[in-house]
Parts: sequence; structure tokens; C-alpha cells
Amino acid sequence: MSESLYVIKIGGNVIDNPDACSRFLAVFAKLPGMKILVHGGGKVATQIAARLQIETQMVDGRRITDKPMLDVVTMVYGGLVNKNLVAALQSLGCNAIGLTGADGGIIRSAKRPVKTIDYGFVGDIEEVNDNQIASILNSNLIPVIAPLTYSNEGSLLNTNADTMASAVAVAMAGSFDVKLIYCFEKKGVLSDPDNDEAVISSLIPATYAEYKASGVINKGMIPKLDNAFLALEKGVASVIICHADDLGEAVFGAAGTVIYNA
Ligand SMILES: Nc1ncnc2c1ncn2[C@@H]1O[C@H](COP(=O)(O)OP(=O)(O)O)[C@@H](O)[C@H]1O
Ligand SMILES: CC(=O)N[C@@H](CCC(=O)OP(=O)(O)O)C(=O)O
Repeated sequence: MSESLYVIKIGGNVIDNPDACSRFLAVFAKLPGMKILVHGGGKVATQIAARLQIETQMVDGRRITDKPMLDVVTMVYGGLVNKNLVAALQSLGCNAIGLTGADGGIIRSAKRPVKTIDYGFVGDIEEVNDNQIASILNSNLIPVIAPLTYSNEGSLLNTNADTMASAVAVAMAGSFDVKLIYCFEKKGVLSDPDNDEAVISSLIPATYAEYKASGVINKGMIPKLDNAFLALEKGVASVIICHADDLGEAVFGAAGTVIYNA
């Protein structure tokens, strides 16, 4: 049997809340075995951009990334957020190494072609260097990956963090038993958006389609679930969506929403 590997994604609302982020990192640091942290930070990028008088525009949950915004997300994701997470993990005895997709050539993408919308410097992932990531893991380092990729043309590109986590999980599934866990600020996928306790314990594609059609599942949850189902289809062993505070229980399937393919 292959070795187990956790790929854990932490979203921007948790990163923006220092107490919630510290609680999450304390549990992450204690998880036994091999693990990778993929982080977002969209909320922080929007706040810093506003301070620089750069307006944020989102379409279908994706940030329109012109050159000034690319500079902001490079500084925020690759610098501020990534390095603070690494420093916090070091203080918890966790030998983390902060990486963008460009570092070690781990995640290459192509600039999204302009169709009806020009997303600017946004990258669609083309290749994940699973051998390079495995060699980092085998050096007893814990990769902390920022949502930035690189292109053959030598540019950094902004890439959605949920998609990064799914792509990394899929690439690693060739040689590891990968458990993908999306941690955010709600207790899981909810059947009633106004009731934070209404957690759907397990979700299959048919039920997802119904909830989506009725509008119960909307906004950022749609790309997150699309990425979750895609990961399962492509060989990831399990996918869970849970509250960042519940990571410790979620690894045992005792919290959050478990995603199934059928
Ligand atoms: N049915 C649902 N259950 C839970 N969250 C939902 C649901 N439908 C929409 N959402 C929204 O999806 C958001 C999570 O997506 P997103 O903002 O992309 O997360 P992240 O912070 O992980 O990047 C939640 O904050 C919530 O507002
Ligand atoms: C292209 C694109 O939209 N990239 C995202 C990357 C950050 C992210 O995904 O952060 P969260 O997980 O906190 O939402 C963005 O800039 O918002």
C-alpha cells in the first residue's frame, strides 16, 4: 500500500483571522505523516490592493489580474501570507518550506486565453512536478504552497488556491494515498446557507446538481466542489470539506462534508 499524504487547503477568510489561523496551524503541525499545505489569501489581497487604491474585480470567483494586481498578489501570496505561515509553523516545530509554483518548477501553467473575458495574468495549470514535490517531502520538509504558478514565458500567474490544491493532490496520487481536505470558515457544505449547523455529511454528484440548481450551493462553493469531484475522478483517495477548527476530527471522517463520486 502506498504511503499516506495529506494535501490540506486553507482559505482566505481563516488566514485573515489571526486567532482562527493559529488554531488551525496548531492542529496542522501535529498531523502525523507527510503533509502539504496549500493556502489562499484572496481576502488579504483585496484589502492590500484597496490600500494601494487598486480596485478588485472578480468574475465567477476568479480575480481579474492586470499587471498592478499581479504585483499585489505576488507580494501578498508569495510574501506576506506564505512567509507568515512558514514562520508560524516553524515556531510549532514543523519544518515548513514556503514555495510558489515557480520555486523548484513545481507548478507550471498557461495564461488563460481571452474569450469573452480577459482575466489577465491568471494561469490554468498544465503540469505539476510530482517528483520534485516528493523529493521535498522525502527531505522531511513540509511544503507550504502559495497560489502562484509560472509560465513558459517567464511570468508568474495568479491561480485559484482550490484548483492548486486539487491539481497537487491529483499529481501526488500517482505515488501516494492522498487525502485532500479543504478547510474554510464554515462547518462543511450546508443544506441551508442561513444555518451554520446544517452540514451535509456526504455529497454525491447527483445531490450536488440538485443543490446547485436550487441555489443552495452557490458562489465560491461551486468551484470548490468541482475541484473536489475532479480530484476523486483522477485518483485522489478521499476529499473532505470542513471548518478549519475541525481538521483534527475531519481526518477521521468525523467532521465536515465527505465528497463521494457515486
Ligand atoms: N451551501 C453552501 N455551504 C457552505 N458554503 C457555501 C454554500 N454555498 C455557498 N457558499 C459560500 O462558499 C464560500 C466558500 O468558498 P470560498 O470563499 O471560495 O472559500 P475559501 O475561503 O476557502 O476560498 C463560503 O464562504 C460560503 O459563503
Ligand atoms: C485567479 C484567482 O482568482 N486566484 C485567487 C488566488 C487566491 C485564492 O484562491 O484565495 P482563497 O482560497 O482565499 O479564495 C485570487 O486571487 O483570489
